[in-house]
Amino acid sequence: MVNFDPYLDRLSMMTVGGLLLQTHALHIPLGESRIAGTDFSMGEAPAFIVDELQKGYGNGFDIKSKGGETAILMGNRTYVIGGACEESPLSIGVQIFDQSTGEWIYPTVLGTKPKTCKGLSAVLLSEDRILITKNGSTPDDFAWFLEVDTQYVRQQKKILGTDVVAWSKGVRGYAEKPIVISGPSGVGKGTLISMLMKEYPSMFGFSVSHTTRAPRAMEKDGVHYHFIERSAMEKEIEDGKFLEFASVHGNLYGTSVEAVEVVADDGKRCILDIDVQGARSVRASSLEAIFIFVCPPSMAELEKRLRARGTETEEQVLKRLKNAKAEIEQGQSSGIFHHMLYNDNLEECYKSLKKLLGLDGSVTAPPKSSPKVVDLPMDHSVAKIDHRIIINSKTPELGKASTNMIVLDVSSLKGGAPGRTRGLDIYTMDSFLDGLACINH
Ligand SMILES: Nc1ncnc2c1ncn2[C@@H]1O[C@H](COP(=O)(O)OP(=O)(O)OP(=O)(O)O)[C@@H](O)[C@H]1O
Ligand SMILES: Nc1nc2c(ncn2[C@@H]2O[C@H](COP(=O)(O)O)[C@@H](O)[C@H]2O)c(=O)[nH]1
Repeated sequence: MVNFDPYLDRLSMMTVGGLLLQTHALHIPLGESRIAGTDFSMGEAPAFIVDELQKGYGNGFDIKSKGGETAILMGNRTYVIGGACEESPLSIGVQIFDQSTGEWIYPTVLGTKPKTCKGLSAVLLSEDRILITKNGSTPDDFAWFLEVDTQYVRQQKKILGTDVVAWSKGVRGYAEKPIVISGPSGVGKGTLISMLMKEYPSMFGFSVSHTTRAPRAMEKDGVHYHFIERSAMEKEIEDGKFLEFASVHGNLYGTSVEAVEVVADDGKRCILDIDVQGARSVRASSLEAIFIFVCPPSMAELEKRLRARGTETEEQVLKRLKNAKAEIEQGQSSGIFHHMLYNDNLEECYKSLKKLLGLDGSVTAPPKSSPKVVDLPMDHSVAKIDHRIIINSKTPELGKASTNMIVLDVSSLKGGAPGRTRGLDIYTMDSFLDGLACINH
């Protein structure tokens, strides 16, 4: 039996399937005051925040409130989320009120920021991140995570020497492990990747790197590389947009977080063609990948291939050959790589690549299941029980309270800022209750 107040603006209790739920509505309309002394751990706005918002000024700072903010108390800090971001007005803003000093903090905000929306709700997931759900958004833009004390955030705080928070978009399902392919220039990495993408166009996607080198005759911006000025790339690196970057043969190359995530968003397995320094950085990052190193049969053959390709000046060819020696040594001894391929005969090498990726019929890939479509309520409140978030429509159909509730399962999250948070599961309360009924029988 569902006992549910659809207009939860205050703390209330409800029972669903025998579970006791404690719910809070987290949207804070300006001008509405709150009950003092409430337990704020699940996102209730402390009264002083509302007072500050009503005044429009917090301890001498104009907080530029346009409404729709939400506040979450963690320790002695209150995170005020909503309204517009000062630097990019189309994105949701984040400010922190430090109760111990009585001051407002404007943190460095990293990651892909969510666009502003009509209203939002927030729930404290754990000690290190807050889940934000956006009103009136599509399922792929609905759940966002604001990381406040994850390993990535702590690391960035140290590097930047400022307060840091980081956004990460919530995504349903998982991505297959990306494939990192390294090896000296001219060994045939690009050739092997092209063969794979041609044979399995719906299975693999290429991570389009950024580079400061000039485009070759046939290269297209945004397809082979994102060609970029050095100063612009350095700025993007500073802004935390890169998963890895390195100076290779005198130019800057790097893999943006977005380059890898868009491939996964497209339901494809991402392939990265990067040098050994980049592979080392990815290995040290939170991205779990398969690392493959491609060796040439000899230095003489490598030189022949590089010259035959005819894309480099003599000076560049010599530089690349010199670097190749060091790269081969590191590739073979660093312990970075899971697999070694010898590209002597191209067809044989391609066969070996397919074999290690399980594409020779030796491993049967599990069938891909398409996620169920769930209609998200326009205007909602959220509550947390264990690893489930109950999303509650504020305008339910009469007599059908449970059908208006959505369950967001956050028990198996993977990844996070600066990339996506994957592994969300969304289903209706009805299917959750059906599942419980089956277990009880
Ligand atoms: N097994 C092979 N035998 C002979 N030629 C090959 C073989 N594999 C690749 N090639 C040729 O070698 C040249 C270099 O290959 P490719 O451009 O794929 O190298 P790469 O490793 O991607 O180089 P870079 O790191 O500079 O981008 C190309 O002209 C390609 O056709
Ligand atoms: N660390 C990274 N290395 C990269 C990236 N993209 C390409 N590369 C490597 O650079 C060399 C030269 O490439 P070329 O296109 O100029 O011939 C080659 O070894 C690539 O693997 C990157 O994003 N990061």
